[in-house]
Formats: sequence, structure tokens, C-alpha cells
Amino acid sequence: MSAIELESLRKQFDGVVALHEVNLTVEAGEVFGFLGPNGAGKSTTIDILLDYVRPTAGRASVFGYDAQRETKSVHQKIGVLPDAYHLEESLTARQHLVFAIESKSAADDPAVLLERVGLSSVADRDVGGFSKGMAQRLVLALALVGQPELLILDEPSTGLDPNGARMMRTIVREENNRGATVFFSSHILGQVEAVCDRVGILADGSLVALDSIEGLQAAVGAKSRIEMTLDRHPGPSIEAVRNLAGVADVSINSDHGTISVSCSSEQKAAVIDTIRSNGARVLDFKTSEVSLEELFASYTGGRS
Ligand SMILES: Nc1ncnc2c1ncn2[C@@H]1O[C@H](COP(=O)(O)OP(=O)(O)OP(=O)(O)O)[C@@H](O)[C@H]1O
Repeated sequence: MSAIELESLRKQFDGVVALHEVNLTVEAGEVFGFLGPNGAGKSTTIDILLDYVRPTAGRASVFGYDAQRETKSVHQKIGVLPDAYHLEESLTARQHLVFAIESKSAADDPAVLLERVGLSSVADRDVGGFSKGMAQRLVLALALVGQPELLILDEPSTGLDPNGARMMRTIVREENNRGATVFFSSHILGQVEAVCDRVGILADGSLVALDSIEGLQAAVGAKSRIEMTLDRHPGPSIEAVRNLAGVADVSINSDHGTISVSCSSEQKAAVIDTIRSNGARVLDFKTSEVSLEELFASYTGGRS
């Protein structure tokens, strides 16, 4: 059974088409990263799954339940960390959790949830005085109430420090290990790369890529990045490098005399030879795997 199914989903706000005919299936048990530049349509998709927004056409379902017609059943399956949330300033973190546990008729222990998100020491403070990161941790704890089958996390790392980001990754893995599907939108691509089985990239309301990270790397044919330090400007050989088969991207940093090339692994030697053929000496070079960040830019035209 699929956890999320979007079928020809379209949303138009007045003059703006936020989603064009989006088709997507997220399988139960997956950790799925939903990526896209600002305004791509990620929050709109999540809002449709929760029935906060109605689609113009098409259908969205969660574990077979129609998001618009069977909203209550859908909500019972989902724990959500929304893009925008409201906390009651005069209530403590523990009181928020107690309330959420009662309203979901769940059996969670608030102390355990507070411990998991690192808020035990501030459990009884009013959340009015919480920092952005502390509030974000609390909202994550609220999303975990009732062991939902599907966790929807909209930009979960917002405001988190590096320890908080690590905690988030640990929780995503723990939740997935107990069987939950995790659907998570993020701009912090390292977060997605570290935990996701598959990613979908949305750009201008259309899904432009859908694959594993390795699959995306193979699809753009650019698995390696070479950074070279040269003794002079590479001159016309730069165009020759750009034209080599298997080269996806070339950028020059004139200030530092460095050039950086994304290419297929087999073309690394050809890239260096082409630079040398123009008389430039390669003083130093290092190679690395292309990051998801670069893949993202290549799919979205660097819009984010
Ligand atoms: N209520 C609304 N009324 C009009 N236009 C809207 C509304 N909500 C979203 N949009 C438009 O729909 C498009 C998609 O917005 P959405 O918030 O889904 O993007 P996003 O991918 O979540 O972006 P971000 O990363 O900035 O949160 C944007 O052009 C946005 O301006």
C-alpha cells in the first residue's frame, strides 16, 4: 500500500499555477525527501494532503484515504510538523504535549517525548520564552504523538543548531525503524542526503526529478567534481572542457585561480588533459562526489 498518492494534482491560486499535474507515489516505509526552491509548491502539496487547501483538479490520498473526502481518517494517520504553527505562549512544553496526547487519545509519556527532542530541562517553562529552535523541537515532539504511520515534516530543520539537526536525523531514522513513512521537505540538502531513500524535486509546480540520490547522480551523468588550482587562466581550453562529453558544469574562480568541473568519473583525466593542452599548469587538484546541492541546482536551474 502506498503512503501518499498524488494523481494529476493541480492547484491554481488566482493567476498563479502552484502545482501542474503532479503525479507521485510514496511507498509505505520510505523516507522521502521533497525538495524544491522557494515557491515550487511544496507547502501547497502538504496543505492539500492535510485538506487545508483544496486542489483545482486531481486527487491526493494517504494510505488509500482521499485527502479531501476522508480527511478525518487521513489526519488520524499523520503527524505533522507544519511550515507555520501556533504555540500557546502561556502554556509549558509539557502542557502542550499533555493536551496533544489527550486530544489524539494517545498513550505517549510526555517525559519520553520531551527527552527525545532534548527539552527535558525546559519542560515546565512557558513556551512564550522559547527560542525558535526550542519551539521547533517542541513542534516535532507534538508531531510524534500517537506514533503516526506517516510523518510529514515541512522544513523541519528551521532554526535548529547542529545538535538539533543531528537530533532530527536520529528521530527520522528511529521513526522509520518503527515502521513510519517520513515525507520531509527541506532546503538543507545535507539533511535530505543523510536520511532519505528517495527524493523528488519540484520546480515551478512540476516534479522534475524523482529518484534515489545515486539515481539522480547517474541521471545527470556527473558523479565527480574536480577542483584544480592552475598557474594561469585556462584560456580557451575552458570552452573545450565544457564541450567534452560527460561534463555537466564548469566554474572558474579567477581570484583564487581555481576551476571546478562536474563530470562523469571516466572523464576526469580528459578534463585535466584538456586544461593542460592550453599550456596551463595544474598545481593541485582534488576530486569529490557531486553533492545533492549541485544536483538540485542542475535540476532547478539554480533557482534556490
Ligand atoms: N494562498 C495563496 N494565494 C495565492 N498564491 C499562493 C498561495 N499559497 C501559495 N501560493 C503561490 O503558490 C506557489 C507555491 O507556493 P508554496 O508555498 O507551495 O511553495 P513552497 O515550495 O512551499 O515554497 P517555500 O520553500 O518558499 O516554502 C507560489 O508561487 C506561491 O506564491
